Amino acid sequence: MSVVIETKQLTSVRAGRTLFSSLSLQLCAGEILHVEGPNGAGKSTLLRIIAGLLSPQEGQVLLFGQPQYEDPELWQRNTLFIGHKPAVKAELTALENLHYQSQFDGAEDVDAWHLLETVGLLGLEDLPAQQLSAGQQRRIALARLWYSTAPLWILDEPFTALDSRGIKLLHERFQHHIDQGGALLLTSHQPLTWSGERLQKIRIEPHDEALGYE
Ligand SMILES: Nc1ncnc2c1ncn2[C@@H]1O[C@H](COP(=O)(O)OP(=O)(O)OP(=O)(O)O)[C@@H](O)[C@H]1O
Repeated sequence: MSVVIETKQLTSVRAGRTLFSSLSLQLCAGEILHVEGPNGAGKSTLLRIIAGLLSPQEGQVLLFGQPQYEDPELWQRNTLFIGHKPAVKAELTALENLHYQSQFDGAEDVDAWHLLETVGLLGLEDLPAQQLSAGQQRRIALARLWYSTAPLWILDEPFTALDSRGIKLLHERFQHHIDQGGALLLTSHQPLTWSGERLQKIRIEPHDEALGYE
């Protein structure tokens, strides 16, 4: 399988604390990498570095063998990052959010009504997002996964606030993505249901430099 994303010897120091050092990983097409670790260990930091939103103190990130920042267009086309806070516009309705987000992402021919139905928000389309529950807002943010063509998804705590149906829906979407040859890097405090070779795990431990694949 071809390598989608690779980090070489990453070190991150925040607020004077070394979160991880010399962290090297590889994620191939058709694989999931679950980043584990306790609160504050540095999981979101790692994802943000890989997404190009933060710089490491040392080390390098490669996408399809190309160094980060060398080709921003390649990066933008091939990666999708969804952070742990749902990035929805509070004053816009769910439908307006989906229109706005898909336009911002440059996605063409997105049927926002269909998307709304897919993520289970039909009937709530006219409410401003700020009047929706946490799980409903999360569903708006995650709707991007149904039109994204990026091979690499980087998702920080995507299951947060979702009910069991939402979690199942998301698992199915992930399965589809990796079946299509996509790659998925995520954090989650909830266990994932996958098993076998397609799921890798890496654990970040605070205070020391213990990192390892399971
Ligand atoms: N903007 C920031 N400036 C300085 N330090 C930060 C900033 N954001 C986070 N940190 C610190 O970096 C460390 C790692 O934070 P991070 O969010 O990566 O942890 P995490 O493993 O994702 O935690 P959680 O499981 O709680 O989401 C924490 O000690 C945090 O205080």
